[in-house]
Amino acid sequence: MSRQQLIEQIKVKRSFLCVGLDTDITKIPEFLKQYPDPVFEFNKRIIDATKDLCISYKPNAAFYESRGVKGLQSLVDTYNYIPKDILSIIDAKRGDIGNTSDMYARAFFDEAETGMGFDAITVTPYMGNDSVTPYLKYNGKWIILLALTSSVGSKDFQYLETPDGHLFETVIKKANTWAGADRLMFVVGATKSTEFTNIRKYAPDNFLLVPGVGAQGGSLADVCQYGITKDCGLIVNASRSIIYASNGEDFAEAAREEAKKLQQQMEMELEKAGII
Ligand SMILES: O=c1ccn([C@@H]2O[C@H](COP(=O)(O)O)[C@@H](O)[C@H]2O)c(=O)[nH]1
Repeated sequence: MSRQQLIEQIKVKRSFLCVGLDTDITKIPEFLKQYPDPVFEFNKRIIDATKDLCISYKPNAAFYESRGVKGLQSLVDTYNYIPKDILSIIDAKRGDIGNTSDMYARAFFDEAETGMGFDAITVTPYMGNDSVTPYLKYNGKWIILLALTSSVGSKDFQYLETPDGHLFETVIKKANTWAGADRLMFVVGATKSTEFTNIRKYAPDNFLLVPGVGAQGGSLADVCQYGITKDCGLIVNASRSIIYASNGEDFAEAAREEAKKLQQQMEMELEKAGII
């Protein structure tokens, strides 16, 4: 999906919501266990209930890989069920030497080979250029590089001083010399909203994938106040607060309600910023 198509989707849906498909088989409603693949059945119903409210889905690879072959099948089926006009992000946080990165890129981007052709992948930056750029060989695919994460532990390394600012600032500045804002996004946690003004100095045009609203307590209003751009420039993720809004037979309706609340706030922010 191109940058222009993404911006169009945001305007049409009046939303920049990404629903995180962090589907834990121990947390899904009991009645789904009668289905051949309860995880896929759960995701299918979540997607059906929210697809008009969001512009992206983000399965986190850990939740699928932790179930071995069965989990990979659930991931492939989920990828195939995500509507093609919705940005599909695999949250895999990969990073390794070039020839290994080639294989990670193939795993998630080469649909003919693996059955998965996600639009975007999250990547860790700390092995540098040769570990990040292999993903760019796939035309039209996005790299989403971890910059300033929502985690408490972000302070351990990401705030270290470098000659060029904090380490996360150096990551953003350097990575922006490797690819343009049409291929490169950054992860910035909603729990770090006060940093958004600063980050926008180095990433004025990049889309930011923002996890941390909902279960982690980040503020959507603050993220928008400091991070929104003329093209929106934000994809805000919520996983647990949406998909586990109810543990009963009404889980999909409850997920829709939660997604709708976020979409309505996003619509207000898009109007306030003059984007719609
Ligand atoms: O800095 C980061 C980077 C990634 N994540 C991921 O986003 C979701 C958040 O889930 P919630 O349930 O909405 O808290 C999850 O997949 C994380 O692995 C993050 O939280 N922070």
